Amino acid sequence: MGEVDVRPVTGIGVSPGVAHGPVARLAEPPRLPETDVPEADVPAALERARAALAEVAAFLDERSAQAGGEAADVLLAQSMMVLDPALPDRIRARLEDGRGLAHAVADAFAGFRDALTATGGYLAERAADLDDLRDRTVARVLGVPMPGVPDPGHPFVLVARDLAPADTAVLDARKVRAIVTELGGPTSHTAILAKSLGIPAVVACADAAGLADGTPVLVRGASGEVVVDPPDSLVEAAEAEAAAQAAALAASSGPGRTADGVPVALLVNVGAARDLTAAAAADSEGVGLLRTEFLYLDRAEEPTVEEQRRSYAEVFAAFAGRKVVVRTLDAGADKPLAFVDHGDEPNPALGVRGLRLARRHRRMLDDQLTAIAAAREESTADVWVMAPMVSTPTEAADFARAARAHGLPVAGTMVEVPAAALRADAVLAACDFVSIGTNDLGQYTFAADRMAGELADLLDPWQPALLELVRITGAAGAAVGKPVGVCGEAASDPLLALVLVGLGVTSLSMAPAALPAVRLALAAHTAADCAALARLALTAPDAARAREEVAAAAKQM
Ligand SMILES: C=C(OP(=O)(O)O)C(=O)O
Ligand SMILES: [Mg+2]
Repeated sequence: MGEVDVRPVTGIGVSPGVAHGPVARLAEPPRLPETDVPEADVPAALERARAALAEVAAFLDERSAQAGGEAADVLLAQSMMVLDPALPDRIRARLEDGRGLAHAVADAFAGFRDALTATGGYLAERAADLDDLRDRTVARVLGVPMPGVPDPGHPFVLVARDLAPADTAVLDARKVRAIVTELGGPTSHTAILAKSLGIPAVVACADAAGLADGTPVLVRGASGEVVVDPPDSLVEAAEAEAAAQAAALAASSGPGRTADGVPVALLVNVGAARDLTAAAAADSEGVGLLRTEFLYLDRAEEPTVEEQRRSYAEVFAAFAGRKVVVRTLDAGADKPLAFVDHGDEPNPALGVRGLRLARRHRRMLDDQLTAIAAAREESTADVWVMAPMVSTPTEAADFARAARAHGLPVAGTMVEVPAAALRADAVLAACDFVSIGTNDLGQYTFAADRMAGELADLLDPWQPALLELVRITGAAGAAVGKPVGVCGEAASDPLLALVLVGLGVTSLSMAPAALPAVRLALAAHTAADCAALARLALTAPDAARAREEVAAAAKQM
């Protein structure tokens, strides 16, 4: 970088692109008064608390309406938590114990959090959201602004310790040029959201803590570099690079191909009915992962076969003539269903989830396959089905048999458990295709909870051990000529996509916004380039080195 001293700080790049601008930090949570004075008028204080809770709920509802997509559901769920009648009861009890209002609110949330944590599973994960809701409510009773995304009146680089769903849901890509967070991992919702908005983002950047408001920074979302006080020459070069990249992206279209014409199907992930229009409009070859959970979660009763049929028919109509890979229900454990008895699970991620739920509730799987088959009958979409959380060839065979018995001709399985990758040859002998879910495969390979921001380095999809499991699976697919897809977040990283193709992956499924960059990267590299990059990544000592070495080598190609 010439004579100028530019030492970037680094994190994990989770959304590609180059951007620069002054730092604006997420507004800090309010501080509780140091001395706690009892409220003279408890009923009046309780009324203020109720008003603050209502204000926070209204704020979340408004953001939910603006957000759309999965973010809208998260925000609505949060708004319901704030309106839980247990909260005012807890606040009243604290006020009557002699606490001041702000402390009473904070204590009440802490008690509520403990109660949720004790229930385990999905609700326990939601408990972390309560800290954000507590801060917003305390800010309102203290009469200070709610913590959250700043609006300095000009474009900025948003820097935060971490981002709550309420913050990320309404980020405006015209104002937020890039995102840098201290915490968060490659599969965190910050990463997924930044990618879907096309905002360059770096997570797990410990040095972000030292970035003060107004500091100019240049962010490289692909490599995870953040250059502090970048010299003009570097900014100009980055701007030229970004403009060239934008022009190239806008010009890229059509099916995925390597530079020497090897087809790599480019597909989209769809997780909610409301994402459908945008997903169908994207230049893709179809849906590589339809997450059907949206039909089952957050409802008191099981959807009927007819209701399911209508939903699937809507998706198939939007993708008429294209491929749609429907994943059967991936509930259980961290995503419990209100209408199913899940039993007591001390270790939810290792419990009865995904296809395992069919051991207890076989009829639910049969009903879902019936509905998918009925919707397929009336459509021109090329409908494939696949099962989540498959661990053995026997499970894969059982699922494929069930699918065929329902008149569904193409049945596959997800590879999300190391056991399925290690026996990919036998799994593939038992079904028609596999799709690698790198989010869960990373979690189970590294024994690291995918929600744990602190373990982000272990969950990095560039981890060579994870790539080794992809290699085994890819080789098994190549040996028998059956498709091997990737539908986890790894597929949306243009550089990693090259490595995956080099490991034998034949299709990549991702957020629609990520497609053009992946298409462009493929078009610039031959299959032999991809294989060489894959060898580099596999032999690197860790994820960071794998990424660095592949980036350097790809530039020379
Ligand atoms: C695609 C995957 O499934 P989900 O993220 O829905 O668990 C995965 O695990 O990589
Ligand atoms: Mg998964």
